[in-house]
Amino acid sequence: MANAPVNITVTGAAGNIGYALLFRIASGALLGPEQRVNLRLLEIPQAVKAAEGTAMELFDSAFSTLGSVDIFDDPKQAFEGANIAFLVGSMPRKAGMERSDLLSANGGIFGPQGEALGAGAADDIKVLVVGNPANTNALIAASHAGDIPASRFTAMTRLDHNRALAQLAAKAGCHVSEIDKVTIWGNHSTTQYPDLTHATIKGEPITDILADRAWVEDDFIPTVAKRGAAIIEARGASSAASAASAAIDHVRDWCLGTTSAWTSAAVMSDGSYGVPEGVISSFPCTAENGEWKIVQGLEIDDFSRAKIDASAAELAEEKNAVAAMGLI
Ligand SMILES: NC(=O)C1=CN([C@@H]2O[C@H](COP(=O)(O)OP(=O)(O)OC[C@H]3O[C@@H](n4cnc5c(N)ncnc54)[C@H](O)[C@@H]3O)[C@@H](O)[C@H]2O)C=CC1
Ligand SMILES: O=C([O-])CC(=O)C(=O)O
Repeated sequence: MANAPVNITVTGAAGNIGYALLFRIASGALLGPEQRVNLRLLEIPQAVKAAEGTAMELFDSAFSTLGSVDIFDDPKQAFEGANIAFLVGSMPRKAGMERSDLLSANGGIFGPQGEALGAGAADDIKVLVVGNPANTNALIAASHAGDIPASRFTAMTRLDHNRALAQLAAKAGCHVSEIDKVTIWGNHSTTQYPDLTHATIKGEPITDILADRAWVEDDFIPTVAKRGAAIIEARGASSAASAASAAIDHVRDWCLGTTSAWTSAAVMSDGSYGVPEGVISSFPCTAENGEWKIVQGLEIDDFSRAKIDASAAELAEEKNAVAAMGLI
């Protein structure tokens, strides 16, 4: 293996997503079969023993791409030298809760972690926030991270994107790999806007499917936006393996480049498409040379405009709420 090992910190390492994510990273699914990775696991003190159990299993898997595994209960140590950070550790919601109910419960975690990243992470650090409410937690972390550019803090809407691909493939009777140009706009919450306006299947527009407004508006959009709650209802716990898989997709594309016309990622808004600057919102994005870029110039119809505006307004409200709590 020619390249130096990449240091990857995963918070919430003993949790459900952590358990699915760590083995995918260690097996080479993130950065390929030629890149060795060193894992740095962060947990709260009470869960360190469980993280040690996971580390034993990682060791027993004898992955050719795994260098070392270290476990920490101190964010400063865990993020020291990190090239990539998956911020997963936080409380998941239970049945009947909205993700916004987690704002105060989890918001307090991300300021100190942002600070620790700022103090010790490597210059090329890339951060994906998975813990909910992911967009605003990413904003909190970014606002405490000192010199790290805000563009390095992203939140995960790739699971919503993948859910949208799966729903459209089922409707159209095609394979997910044949679909392109689907977008998740806004917040990783029920206000998100899964947008099929520009979608293609095998390169062709999906005119007939878009004409079925009842399916698009009353079935597709709410199914994707409320899928998290449906999983909680069915599993008795929030999505874990699909969330880990989406986290791999997001960071792999960020590091190695997108391979489709675009994907969805929540990045710092620069005001594109009328989303207020300074919130972390999902956009159609490409990644090249380790940088996300928002796809520009898409036509936005009135229906899409209203949906994008509603989710952007929720992000602005969340930003105001955490500002009032002194978290940013
Ligand atoms: N953005 C997305 O698409 C998705 C986000 N999520 C969110 O991911 C988060 C994690 O979910 P699960 O793994 O299922 O939860 P979990 O409860 O199984 O695991 C969370 C882990 O985080 C640890 N933790 C708590 N505070 C911590 C801290 N300050 N530092 C380090 N570790 C800490 C806990 O000890 C626990 O082991 C939740 O907030 C959930 O809502 C879940 C699915 C999708
Ligand atoms: O819904 C939840 O609380 C977990 C989550 O974010 C998802 O599955 O999209």
